[in-house]
Amino acid sequence: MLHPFAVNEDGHLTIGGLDAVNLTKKYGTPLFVYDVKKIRENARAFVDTFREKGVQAQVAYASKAFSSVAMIQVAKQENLSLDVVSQGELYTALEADFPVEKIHMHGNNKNIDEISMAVEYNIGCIVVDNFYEIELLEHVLKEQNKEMDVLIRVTPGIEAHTHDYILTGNEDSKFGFDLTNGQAEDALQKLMKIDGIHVKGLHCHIGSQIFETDGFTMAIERLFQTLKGWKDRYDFESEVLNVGGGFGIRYTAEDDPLPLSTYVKSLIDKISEQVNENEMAFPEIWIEPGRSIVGDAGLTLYSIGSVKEIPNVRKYVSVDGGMTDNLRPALYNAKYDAVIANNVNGTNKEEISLAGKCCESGDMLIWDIELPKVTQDDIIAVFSTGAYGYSMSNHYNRFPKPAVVFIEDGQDKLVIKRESFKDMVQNDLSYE
Ligand SMILES: Cc1ncc(COP(=O)(O)O)c(C=O)c1O
Ligand SMILES: N[C@@H](CCCC[NH3+])C(=O)O
Repeated sequence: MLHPFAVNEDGHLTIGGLDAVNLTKKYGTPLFVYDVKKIRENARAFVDTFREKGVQAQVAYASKAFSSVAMIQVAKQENLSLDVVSQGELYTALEADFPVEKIHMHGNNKNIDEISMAVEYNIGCIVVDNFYEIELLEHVLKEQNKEMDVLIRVTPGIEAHTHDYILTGNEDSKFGFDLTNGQAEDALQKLMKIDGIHVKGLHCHIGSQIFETDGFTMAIERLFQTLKGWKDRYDFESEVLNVGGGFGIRYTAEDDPLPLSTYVKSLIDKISEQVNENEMAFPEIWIEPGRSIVGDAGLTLYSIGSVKEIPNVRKYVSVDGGMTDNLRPALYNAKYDAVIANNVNGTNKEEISLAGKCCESGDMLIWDIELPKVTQDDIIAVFSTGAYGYSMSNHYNRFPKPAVVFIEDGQDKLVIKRESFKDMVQNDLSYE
């Protein structure tokens, strides 16, 4: 199969050896299911490659891809570091007892509360994004009488080949300091003057779902051009170079991702080359993969409900979820692949379009997919929903959020409970 899952003798999809249909009987639908072994394999592909190459590195799991206590615990077990972008993500990490010194905080609009919390809990590093944040950080450090390691987030002006909406590394970006117009250098000058701030290095993130290494290597060259100037002018050397995340995964047969180790090797090769050319010390390399750690380890199981056939036009097959648990098709026109979990290898195929149940015509999960003829009792599995599925889920039409189950060593474990209606109205106050 295209995806890292198998089929049993009943023709049912299995995840980590467990029958998907049985899981839906036990936990209901929609249901997110993760193969934890696959999460660990993905994490290790990064960590082991750095180790084999003898390069000092931090692989920071970008928890925005899927943040939950259980997931952060897996990241901790795999010796990953952690990227958080909010108090909520930081709080989740603290609940999971994640080592604070390995937490890095991001965000283009960190407020005083977020910065105060990061400083109070002594997290490992703040990735500084703008001038306003520098003022806030200086104030908080003084107030709490603390010190903080920072990276300067820069926009290297490199366009990664990916969907426009998820480009974050180009010059016209809400993120980071621009390299070409001198703002990054101004930030360095300001930060170096502040007591208690240690500038550890530079950060850039060129985009998401990237299938080539060229974007990364071009960005690294650009960073070194800057660093060369900074070395000459300020005697500044980057102890750390954080090149972000964005490593692509397979959603459909059209995607042909590189092995994760290939990205790491090319980063190391390019940084080695630049270090030698510019006569600099080899920096510690940090990366921030999110999607490539959890994306293909997770899938969503849905029950099929209504089927609407419009002769000579299309057959809409609706499921009991949609843009509330997977916003990506509506937001990015993202493509997914699916099977009928109780009849994976069925041969009587037809073309259908998979619709969500929200009150939006745009709430379509997959357009025009060939599947064995569906019936109302079928369970659909949509693959590669492990990243930015649950984490971008929402309450539109007041649909409760699905449950999340982890599978490992032949055992299933509920790690996020299905939301109840009561959960959803818990913050509503009466106006009577
Ligand atoms: C700064 C930063 N780091 C890491 C990531 C994780 O990206 P991905 O999930 O594509 O690896 C993102 C999201 O694009 C990001 O903005
Ligand atoms: N949420 C996006 C990626 C953005 C990542 C954060 N900078 C996605 O689903 O692909």
